[in-house]
Amino acid sequence: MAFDHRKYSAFKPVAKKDRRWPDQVIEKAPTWCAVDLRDGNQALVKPMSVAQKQRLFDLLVKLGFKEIEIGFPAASQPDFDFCRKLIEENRIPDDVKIQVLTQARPELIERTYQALEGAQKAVVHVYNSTSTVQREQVFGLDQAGIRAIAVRGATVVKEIASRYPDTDWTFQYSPESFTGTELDYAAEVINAVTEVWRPDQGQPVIINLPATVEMATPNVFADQVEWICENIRYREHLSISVHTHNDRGCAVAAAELAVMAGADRVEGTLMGNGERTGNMDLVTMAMNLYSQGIDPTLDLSGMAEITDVVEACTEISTHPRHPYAGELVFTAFSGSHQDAIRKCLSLRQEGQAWNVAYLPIDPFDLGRRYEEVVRINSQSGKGGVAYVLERDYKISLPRWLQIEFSKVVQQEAETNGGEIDSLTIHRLFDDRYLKVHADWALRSYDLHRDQDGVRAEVVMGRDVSPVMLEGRGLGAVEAVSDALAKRFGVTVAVEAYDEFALGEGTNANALACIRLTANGQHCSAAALAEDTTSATLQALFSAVAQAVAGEAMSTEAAGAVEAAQA
Ligand SMILES: CC(=O)SCCNC(=O)CCNC(=O)[C@H](O)C(C)(C)COP(=O)(O)OP(=O)(O)OC[C@H]1O[C@@H](n2cnc3c(N)ncnc32)[C@H](O)[C@@H]1OP(=O)(O)O
Ligand SMILES: CC(C)C(=O)C(=O)O
Repeated sequence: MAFDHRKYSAFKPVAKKDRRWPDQVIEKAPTWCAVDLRDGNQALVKPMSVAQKQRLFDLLVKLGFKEIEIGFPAASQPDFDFCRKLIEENRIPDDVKIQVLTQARPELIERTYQALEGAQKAVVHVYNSTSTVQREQVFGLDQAGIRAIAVRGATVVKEIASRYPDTDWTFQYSPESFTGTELDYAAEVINAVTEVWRPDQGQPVIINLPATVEMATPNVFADQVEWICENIRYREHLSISVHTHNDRGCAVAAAELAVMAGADRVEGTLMGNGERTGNMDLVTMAMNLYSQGIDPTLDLSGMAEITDVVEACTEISTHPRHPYAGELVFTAFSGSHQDAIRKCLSLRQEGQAWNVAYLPIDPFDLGRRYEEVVRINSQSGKGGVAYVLERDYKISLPRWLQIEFSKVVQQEAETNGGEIDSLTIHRLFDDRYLKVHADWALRSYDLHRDQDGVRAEVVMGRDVSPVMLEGRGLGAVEAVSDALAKRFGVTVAVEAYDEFALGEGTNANALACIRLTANGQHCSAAALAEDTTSATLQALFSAVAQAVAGEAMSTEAAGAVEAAQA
């Protein structure tokens, strides 16, 4: 059998009894380092051109990154040229430090420094693999042999740097494949490297702990990071960095727990582009902090620009469910979610802490529009439909009509199978409730109130053949119902009636909604007019017109609506 889990063995957890990280809370953003232009780039089908790198670099600077790994200059001419371009064209802001990667091979380190000549400040990042599998199968070396590669690399890095005294150098070392390295051995190699660099004597040093391959649950990575922080020399003089990958889908979680475990710095890429399943997604981790009220020290408010530039440079599209950035991440299709969002948004007051169900952050902060928050399909309910009418047409419906109309929309959604857009919702409402038949159009009315109630004189119908009605009642609706009974023999009993003043942005000032039985048939209608009486009488006529035309709701449909209302 090909699919056989017995082929794999479980990762051995760290034997740590005194773990402190589970009780830590992240209270400030770590130092970020964006590695899009190196780790992101080396994973692309088509590595970035110099122009694409420049565009992405400019975006990273604009977002607020102060440390940017710009490439592997010894690896390829475009990487070398890009580094030269940034330096020679003076494109690096004073507060931004570029970083470059090199293997621990003297000839590559030499070439790396050539690429950096003239830089004001830079991080030289040297790495070699330390894991058991790499030692045994890739390098064919024992622990001492691998440590010697690291020490030789560190030594060459330090020596060549001294030839360029005008540059402010930071040295960075990564025991690559750290997650697959025995912890005591990783500490031994790190100590050997720092013994060469001597951070205690003023040399800025970053020790980067990569989950080159994510091999275990994020808590195990946190244990590994905490263990290293507790067991290496010169800890207080070092910046401890982490660089997680997403093989198990937990790169962000692993980086977050690593910060709780003592990491000062986090490497990653925008939208998580990178080798295999990607690097740690900087956007997600930074926005996670933001959503907890912590300043991420990055400005991610132009999320559309971020996704546009990343897509153009990587030629990878953004998943619609990508945290914080995807097209659908602030959209609810399902009825109960829409209902909750609508209620929370309507109660929300400017200046209050954000507390909206189903929306962990305010989409507006990322340049998104509230129009996207509720979209309608067959999974939606009355709250969502009401929200769309309110939001786009300033039409507020009474609860009974929300229930009734959502059934109309539901039927359309089931027939059509997909999304029902706002225009279609309005058209459905118009066709079902607002449509005025010419024979039943209110032309004019005259209401007289005396001690016996109201006397109504109403003119309705077409221009060419108007019909005059007259009736009496305790109120206007009753008087006009009486007139209808006399003229057409229809017995009207009003079951529900609501009127609303309309908000700005519509031609009408009033909306009236009515539900009645006419000769025992259930009918509902609504009308828009400049005044509430006109709206009410027109709604009454339109509802009665349905009964007369035989368009009334079936008894079952009316029963279902009543049950829902109950
Ligand atoms: C986890 C990471 O992301 S690490 C970064 C990986 N990124 C890249 O590899 C992208 C850029 N790399 C390249 O373009 C090329 O690998 C180059 C130009 C750097 C080097 O190319 P080459 O020398 O032709 O080949 P290659 O990378 O296969 O070299 C492997 C050799 O270097 C050794 N080596 C590999 N990594 C290291 C290292 N970090 N330090 C020292 N030696 C190393 C290997 O043991 C192997 O030695 P061998 O030739 O004696 O068997
Ligand atoms: C070079 C290191 C930091 C790396 O990219 C990795 O291990 O994934």
